[in-house]
Amino acid sequence: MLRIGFGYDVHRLVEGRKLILGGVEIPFTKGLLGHSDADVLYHAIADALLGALALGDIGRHFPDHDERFRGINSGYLLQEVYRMVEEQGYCLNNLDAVIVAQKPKLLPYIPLMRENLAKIFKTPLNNISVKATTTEGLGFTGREEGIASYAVITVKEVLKNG
Ligand SMILES: Nc1ccn([C@@H]2O[C@H](COP(=O)(O)O)[C@@H](O)[C@H]2O)c(=O)n1
Ligand SMILES: C[C@@]1(CO)OP(=O)(O)OP(=O)(O)OC[C@H]1O
Repeated sequence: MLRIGFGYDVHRLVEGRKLILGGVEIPFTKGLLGHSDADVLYHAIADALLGALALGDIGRHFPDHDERFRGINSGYLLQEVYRMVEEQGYCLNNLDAVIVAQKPKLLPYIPLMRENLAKIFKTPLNNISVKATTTEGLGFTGREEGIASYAVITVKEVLKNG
């Protein structure tokens, strides 16, 4: 059986923080603020996975008042979420995500983000799509106050005996 999940997240852009998106550190004048490394793409994907199996959301599993998660690499959180998915007898079918950022230009970093995701989900690259868009200067993303990300995921039941 296929199930679908949707995730959305936003983090504020501030000076003095690293910009990490899809596990890739991207040179920029500002970075995303958060309790973790604030990888907004990984957070949207984690929420989409949790949503696909009605397992709650990222804040329920990794509360932002828990010191264990301060500054944590969100790749670790995503791996933990995927472990929960596998425990339910499911695996990733395909993933499509979009990062909403006025700047910086993300296109050069997208291949590496896709590779990172393909490794976490142990799946071929053609199951992983990551895109970027501006909002043409409109809204909080357009004003470069923050970066948002959306993700849609389908998961499929792992069939025993083929
Ligand atoms: N931060 C971004 C935003 C967009 N891109 C690439 O530019 C294309 C055009 O963006 P529009 O918002 O003007 O539609 C988009 O399709 C991406 O390929 C980017 O690299 N980084
Ligand atoms: C990832 C967690 C946990 O460190 O913190 P943040 O980096 O603040 O991210 P957010 O998407 O606001 O919520 C989930 C959190 O509980």
